[in-house]
Amino acid sequence: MKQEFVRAKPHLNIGTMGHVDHGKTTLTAAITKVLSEMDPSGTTFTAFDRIDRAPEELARGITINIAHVEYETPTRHYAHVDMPGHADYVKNMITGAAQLDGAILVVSAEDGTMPQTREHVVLAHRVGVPYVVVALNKADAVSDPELLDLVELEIRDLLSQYGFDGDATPVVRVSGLRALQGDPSWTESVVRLLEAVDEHIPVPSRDLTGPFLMPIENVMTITGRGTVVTGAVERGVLGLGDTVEVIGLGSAVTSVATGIETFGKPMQQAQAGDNAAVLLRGVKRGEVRRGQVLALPGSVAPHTRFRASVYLLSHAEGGRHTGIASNYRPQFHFRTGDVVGVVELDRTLAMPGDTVEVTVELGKAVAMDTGLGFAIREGGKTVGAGTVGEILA
Ligand SMILES: Nc1nc2c(ncn2[C@@H]2O[C@H](COP(=O)(O)OP(=O)(O)OP(=O)(O)O)[C@@H](O)[C@H]2O)c(=O)[nH]1
Ligand SMILES: [Mg+2]
Repeated sequence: MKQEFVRAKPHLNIGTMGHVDHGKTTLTAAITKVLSEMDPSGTTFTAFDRIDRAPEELARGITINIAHVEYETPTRHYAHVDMPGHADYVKNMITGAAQLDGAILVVSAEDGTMPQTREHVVLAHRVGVPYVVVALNKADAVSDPELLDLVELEIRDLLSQYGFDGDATPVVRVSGLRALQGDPSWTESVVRLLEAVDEHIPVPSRDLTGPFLMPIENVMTITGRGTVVTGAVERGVLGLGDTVEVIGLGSAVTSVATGIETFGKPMQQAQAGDNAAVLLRGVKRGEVRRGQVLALPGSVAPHTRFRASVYLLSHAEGGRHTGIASNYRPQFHFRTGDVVGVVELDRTLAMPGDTVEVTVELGKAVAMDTGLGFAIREGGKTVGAGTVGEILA
């Protein structure tokens, strides 16, 4: 019998983001190591190669899928996603970032801010990551304190430029690598980083009273038991035995939640903010997929046509070089899924850097309400971010 999950501390969802190779995965491993040494009952050490764990990631040495780890500080329980830094995988970042209560922006002190640092800050702000704490990493490799000061200034400027409070954001000089090796002064730097996270990222208010909704991130089969979907609960509460509906991308299935777990521990109910795995009675593997949502029946409907306010990223932010016109057909990323769609403009041309009102027609229906955010991508690049306005069909 597995031990039940005990909800003893507030739970927050955070993650590392930042340019490729700046040390996100190393720092993630270091955080779990430092915390497991402080309190072995609260945190288990997750080694570097257990975070970058899918075979394709190890082979290529870059983080492709988003990996979750959990840890506890003295006051909080965290689920942490180690977000990919490789330019092609920003798509994963969008879906992961959409559910973050805050992020640790990892910047290498050796390199300073780089194109993906900027891209991630832009996206974090656009998809609604409310708070950022900066880990000025690889501080062990830079001996000149003035250089560190300079990089810190540069980061604060970047944050302020894209809607964060750059002056109030904690910037902590750390070395994930040295902390992982057990060097006491650098272990201490990771403790300070976590204190900054505990202090600067507030416990968000969760929507516990709204109808249950969880975007589906992954689908798994447990031999002999059935199909399990995983994701972060966006709103409401799901109890054991509750009836749920899987909605979007052209199909709808009704089922009952016969098992609920978080990080391998069974729970009686999952609530907004939790990372949950839900066992669905009588559902076959092929009937559900990433990009759909699990929801209280009748509480949200799939739609294909809507008005939206769209910001087109400037070229400097990683957006397009040229403008767009009506009949533009990019990919639309909602929560954990993406679908192709056609944009109709109210004017002839919209340029990178513009905010425009548009009508969107999706190729497949997506569960949505007014106010839902989305990203627009084409050719492997994020070119825009928007919010659903009036729903038309
Ligand atoms: N000197 C020094 N090197 C570090 C530090 N942290 C990470 N590194 C090295 O930097 C390289 C990249 O580290 P990763 O942790 O894989 O970086 P990442 O940001 O996860 O990379 P991607 O997932 O591919 O974007 C590795 O060779 C690490 O050993 C640090 O604090 N100091
Ligand atoms: Mg990594």
